[in-house]
Amino acid sequence: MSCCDQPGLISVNDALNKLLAAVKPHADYEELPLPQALHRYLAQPIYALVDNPAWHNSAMDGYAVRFADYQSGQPLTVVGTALAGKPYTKSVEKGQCVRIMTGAPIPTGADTVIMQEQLCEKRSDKVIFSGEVRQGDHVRLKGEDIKQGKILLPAKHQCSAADIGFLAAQGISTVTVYRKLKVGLLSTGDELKALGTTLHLGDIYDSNRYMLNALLSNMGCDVHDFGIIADNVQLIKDTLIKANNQCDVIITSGGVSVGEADYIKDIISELGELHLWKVAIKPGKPFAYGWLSNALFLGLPGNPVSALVTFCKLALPAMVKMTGGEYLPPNYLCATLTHPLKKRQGRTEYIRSHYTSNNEGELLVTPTGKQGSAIMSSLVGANCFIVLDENQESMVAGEKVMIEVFQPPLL
Ligand SMILES: Nc1nc2c(c(=O)[nH]1)N[C@H]1C(S)=C(S)[C@@H](COP(=O)(O)OP(=O)(O)OC[C@H]3O[C@@H](n4cnc5c(N)ncnc54)[C@H](O)[C@@H]3O)O[C@H]1N2
Ligand code: MOO
Repeated sequence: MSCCDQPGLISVNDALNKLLAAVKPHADYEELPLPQALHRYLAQPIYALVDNPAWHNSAMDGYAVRFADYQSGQPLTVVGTALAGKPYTKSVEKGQCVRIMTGAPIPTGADTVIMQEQLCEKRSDKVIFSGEVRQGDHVRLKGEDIKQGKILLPAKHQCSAADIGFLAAQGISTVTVYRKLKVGLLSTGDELKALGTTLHLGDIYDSNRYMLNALLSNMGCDVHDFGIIADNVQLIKDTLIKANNQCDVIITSGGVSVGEADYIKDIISELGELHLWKVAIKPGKPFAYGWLSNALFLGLPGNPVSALVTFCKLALPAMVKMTGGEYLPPNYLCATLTHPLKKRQGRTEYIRSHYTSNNEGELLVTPTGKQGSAIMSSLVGANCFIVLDENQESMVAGEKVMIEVFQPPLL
């Protein structure tokens, strides 16, 4: 059985493919100082300007020697010192060696570094070494990390902290990146109140907007927060029109199901086009997407975990593509279930869970608590989702399941 038992539902994969096919990267770039490039997507490939390292240098504190001299077994004369930033500029001649520190350029003539721990005898300026030494030991060769002209990072790559260090090592001080995606965010619902206000009977705090804002910031988006909008058709329309003028994407939460105050789908159909509604995903079934004249519209369900899961599984991949990135499907791991799981066929389920490995390296996974779509406490302590597809049913402890480990910029 599949989605057909739940009429109108489309599978998570089909929904994702439909969304990914519908969006394309925007074409606006900007040049940024390197330190500001964190999490941004590169608009062009970046090539190595220089060899790294730029010269042969020492990987250890010790002595730079001519290997043949070491092999002769004769004491060597220490003729100078080479430090990182203060090279020994003369040549090392037969019978000589140079005291050298980690990072210092290897002086001409020397081809091997012997660690100072292998110094066996030192009399005045004469040294003898012991232990095994091979030619080229502890020499970091020019260009062994990167050769000039080689590609460092491809276009569409998202800059990590390590990438920033990698580029800085090349002396690259600016990079061209896609501009940030402008994302309009709003919550709909008469019951929603902002933080800092008092709740009355029936009210709840608008937790989704804070959570989604944090997720979008993590992704490197430029968030335009339109706040809480009451369940009022005209107010929702006015806000969506404003957001459409300012943003590339509009994300709402709430009001996409079938209740009497669930106006979002009709409003999108009236102002633009509704392309998809209802996905075979749990939690998150009433997810909707469509277009206004300028912006992609992503309607997340109001239940907080439904909003989170549909954001991660559907909204985020589309936005990564729009920002110039390449969405990479998750890496699934196989783990052994420690507790039984109840499931009905029909929807792919994402079950908040915690995985560890036992002494044999086997992965064990345990749901972190109740799985209702309004239950936020089971997100705390979760480090993965167990993913059960549409066709799977209840499972017993000991069965193998697929898990998807949480990864930045998601969770
Ligand atoms: N008869 C049916 N009822 C429901 C169905 C259905 O198929 N038939 N689907 C259920 C499912 S599944 C979900 S998920 C929810 C989604 O409903 P909506 O997207 O219309 O969301 P609301 O009704 O506005 O709110 C649902 C729930 O979430 C709370 N909420 C809303 N916004 C926020 C927010 N910003 N922060 C925190 N919590 C929020 C809201 O108070 C409700 O409790 O519909 C089911 N119903
Ligand atoms: O799809 Mo809903 O999120 O099951 O509660």
